[in-house]
Parts: sequence; C-alpha cells; structure tokens
Amino acid sequence: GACCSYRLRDALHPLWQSPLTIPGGTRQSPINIQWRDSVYDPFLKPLKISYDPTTCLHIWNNGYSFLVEFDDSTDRSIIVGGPLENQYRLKQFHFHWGAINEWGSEHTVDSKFYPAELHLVHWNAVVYPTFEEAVMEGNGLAVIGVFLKLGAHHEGLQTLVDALPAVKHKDTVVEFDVFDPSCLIPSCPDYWTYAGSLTTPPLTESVTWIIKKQPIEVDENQLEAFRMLLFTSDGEEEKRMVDNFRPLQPLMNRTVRSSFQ
Ligand SMILES: COc1ccc(C[C@H]2SC(=S)NC2=O)c(OC)c1
Ligand SMILES: [Zn+2]
Repeated sequence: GACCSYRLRDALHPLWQSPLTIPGGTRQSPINIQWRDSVYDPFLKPLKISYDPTTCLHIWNNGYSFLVEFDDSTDRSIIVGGPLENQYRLKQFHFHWGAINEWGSEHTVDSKFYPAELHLVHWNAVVYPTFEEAVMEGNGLAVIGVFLKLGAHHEGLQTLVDALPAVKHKDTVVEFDVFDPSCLIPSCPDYWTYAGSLTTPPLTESVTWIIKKQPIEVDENQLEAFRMLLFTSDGEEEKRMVDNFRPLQPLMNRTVRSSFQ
C-alpha cells in the first residue's frame, strides 16, 4: 500500500522528510473525503471558470513536480463563484502522481487513491497585493483538485505530455505559450469543498479546496510520461519523480461540503 511507498519516498526525496505535521495545524491537507459524511450545501454556487489560453507562460520542473505557470499580472484567467467570496487569479497548475497506478493522488475518496491528481492554483488578488502575501492568509488561495484515472487517451493532456522530455531534470524550463487548462477540468459541475492548506512547505492554512467529483481519464502512456521526469538535476544520480504526494492529514473539526445531493 501507500505506506511502503512512503518509506521508499522518504528515502527518495527530502521534501517529504519535512515536518509532516505542523504544530497547531487545525486545517491541513490532503484529507480523505468520506462521501457519506459530506454535507450538501444548497447555497453553494456553480464554479465559474474563465481562462485566457494566451496567459500561459512556460512549463518547469521545480524538483517536486512540473508546473505550468501563467501570467497573473491581470484578471485574464480567473475563477469565481462556488464557495468563493471573491474572484481568484490562476497562477499555476501541477500534478501529483505515484510510481504505480495503485496510488498517487493527494486526496482520497472513501479511502481510494487515484493514480494522479491535478492542482490548479489560484490566488485572491482582490484582497491581497501579491501571491506571496495571499499564501499566508486564510482566504488567500483557491485550489481546484481534479483526479486522474486510468482510461482513454486525453487529447488535451497530450500537448503537455509532449513537452515533458524538455523538462526531465530539476530546474529546467520550456516555453509553453498557448494552453487552456479548462480542457483538464471535467464537464460535470459537482464538487466537494473544505478549508485546508498547502500540501508542501510552507504548509500554510490558506487554501479553499474545490475537489471535482468526476475524474478525468488519461491512458497508461500519459501516466508513464509523468514517471520519466526526475527529481534530480542533470549530472546528479537520477531519481525518478514519483510518489510526490503528502500523506493524509487528520480532518479535525472540519466538514466537507458538497455542491450536489
Ligand atoms: C510558497 O507557496 C507555495 C509553495 C508550494 C506550492 C505547491 C504545493 S501547495 C499545493 S496545493 N500543491 C503543492 O504541491 C504552492 O502552491 C500553491 C505554493
Ligand atoms: Zn499540489
């Protein structure tokens, strides 16, 4: 199970040797979403997503995942509605995945892991002047989580997969100038939402999570392409970038709300 990958991962990558619990943490992520314990909230609005594909800048391997970063100097790519009080600007998206298809996602649903999970990271530029400040505030960030399951080939993802060999090593970057990430978000509007945190240091409790109920389907070759990336820089002893997910955190005094009955 994921425990052995945790021990293996522990040996593999320093990030997950970081403090896995933070002192005083009451809203840490990821969590298991127990479907029957989630509470339907009829006041939750539909999530409105409007991305401008030309705000896409580049893909880079930061040694933890690969990120696709966006120009967030204006409100051209935003989300609004859902559980959110303000509109939030798209900053980047990235993924978490496993060495094998049995695990890889950060969140679980009824204790089931998906082979991978997409995070679309947005920040509250209405209230905060910079992303860095928003990262430190309870309503600073909004992250859309999308589960990836093994199935049909995903056309939209393939344009991303085709660029991955160019960012095989840590601290490599490749230009990626037109991409609409809404092609990675399932059409079904249903989501869960809860108050949580970043899942890597600084682990700040600044994230309103919006987890889509419906996964997207990707094929084995596309998942394998993620697994050929490296945690390590060119010239270092190669360590495959796999199992880059944080262990589950306690729910504590939180309720997961659903936008659907
Ligand atoms: C300094 O600010 C940071 C640091 C790290 C991440 C990425 C983490 S947090 C998440 S969600 N998934 C991840 O892998 C940030 O993303 C918002 C923001
Ligand atoms: Zn993430």
